[in-house]
Amino acid sequence: MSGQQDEDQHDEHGKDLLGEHEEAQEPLEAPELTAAERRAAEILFGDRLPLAERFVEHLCSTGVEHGLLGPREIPRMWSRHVLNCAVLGPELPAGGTVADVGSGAGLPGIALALARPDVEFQLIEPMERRIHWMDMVVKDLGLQNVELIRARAEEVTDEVMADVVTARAVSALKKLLPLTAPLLADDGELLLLKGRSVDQEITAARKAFSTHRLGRPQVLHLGEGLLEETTTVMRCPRR
Ligand SMILES: C[S@@+](CC[C@H](N)C(=O)[O-])C[C@H]1O[C@@H](n2cnc3c(N)ncnc32)[C@H](O)[C@@H]1O
Repeated sequence: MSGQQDEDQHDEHGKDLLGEHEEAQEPLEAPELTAAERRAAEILFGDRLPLAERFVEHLCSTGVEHGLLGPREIPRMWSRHVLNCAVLGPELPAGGTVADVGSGAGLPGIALALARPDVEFQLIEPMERRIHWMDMVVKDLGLQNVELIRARAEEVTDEVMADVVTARAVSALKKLLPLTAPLLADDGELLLLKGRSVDQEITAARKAFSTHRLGRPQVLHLGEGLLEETTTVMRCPRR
């Protein structure tokens, strides 16, 4: 795979979401689950909740130390990151395949692989230190349904063909559709986690939907009644 340096093209939502450039301060400890978060985590992870807790410990310690997320994210690691991603789990087809573009610290890829052990995941990430970190975490969690691919999405169009392509905080839709759509199987669909500007992004990307043989986009708000803040997802089928 390519050793090409990554130059992140995060959307505004991504920069805001991850706080990657903040200084780390002690202590780097995982937060306790609130009662509402525990209820959601039990529903989403089932008997794999202890593994999800371990994932959160990794994110809050070495994930923050390595600058994958900012220290201010620690108190909201469950609500804003892990649960917010895992809520996509029930949307994935049984026994299917998922390609997650720009996984970074395994979000949503590792969170979903924990929630859906019946689904096979390919996590595509160009940055070496992020791949190394995810490799360490995947081995520690004993995840058998995750393959890590060190590459930019546009370099793997010949080898990846997934039922679902996911991405979070990689770039605005206009740039993201050309990265994600070519990895879709013929009857596949995109499930892209987005921020509040999703409608404007859809409008700005109108041409890219037809260029990339994509159907009508739908905006979902997942986690109603389960999460404090719902997750906005753009769902779009292959045409
Ligand atoms: C802001 S981070 C988001 C990481 C993770 N998805 C999350 O939500 O925490 C954006 C990630 O996209 C990756 N990335 C940027 N361009 C990419 C491309 N063309 N193909 C695959 N990944 C890419 C970056 O290396 C980075 O890890």
